[in-house]
Amino acid sequence: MSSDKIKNIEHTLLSDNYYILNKVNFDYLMKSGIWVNQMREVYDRGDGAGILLYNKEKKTVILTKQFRMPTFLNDNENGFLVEIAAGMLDKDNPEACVIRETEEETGYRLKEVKKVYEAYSSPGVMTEKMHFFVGEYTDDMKVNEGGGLDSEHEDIEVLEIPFKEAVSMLNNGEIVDTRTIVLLQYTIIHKLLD
Ligand SMILES: Nc1nc2c(ncn2[C@@H]2O[C@H](COP(=O)(O)OP(=O)(O)O[C@H]3O[C@H](CO)[C@@H](O)[C@H](O)[C@@H]3O)[C@@H](O)[C@H]2O)c(=O)[nH]1
Ligand SMILES: [Mg+2]
Repeated sequence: MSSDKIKNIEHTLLSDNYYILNKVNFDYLMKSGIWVNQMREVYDRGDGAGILLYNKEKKTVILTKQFRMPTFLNDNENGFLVEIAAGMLDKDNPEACVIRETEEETGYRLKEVKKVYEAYSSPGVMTEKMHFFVGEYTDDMKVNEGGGLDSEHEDIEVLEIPFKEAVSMLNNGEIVDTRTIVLLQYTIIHKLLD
């Protein structure tokens, strides 16, 4: 992290109640050559990883459905969101995280996953970088019912749906999670289920 367009960076902690919210003050050198002072609130929850599971024979994908309060507060009628399996890295590397989260959330124990993208989730506000994976699943990889961790009050529904139906949900606006859109589009572009 270094830039000759930025100086005097100061962090002020606004909240460390659960994750970390800082006010970051800095001087920024405009294209015009003038230094201006700027402030940004930056939310730090660490990085995340997510995966689209697909089955080549059945031409199905595994998605999850769960309540997301921030979406309920902003226009998502009942607050439930259809998503890829995903979680925060905690202390794991992205691959280990995505294998752990897949088993916790969907009940499938994966052997192999393929990293396809790395991208910032919401670059104006959050530090979070998201690691995107795809992975093949088969019925015999199912080791439990999934659903998430009771200890964290996760209440996740596991959806196994035809890929065609997932694409319809993408096109008719039923899927409104960016990470899920990204991986469904990846699957279309790279013809994983043609
Ligand atoms: N008590 C409390 N619990 C929280 C809070 N924020 C999150 N949690 C809990 O922390 C756990 C996080 O579960 P993960 O599966 O690791 O993360 P996720 O919420 O699915 O996050 C994934 O999706 C996010 C949304 O797009 C991504 O931001 C994230 O990187 C990851 O991919 C969940 O049980 C959630 O309820 C909070 O403010 N307070
Ligand atoms: Mg999750």
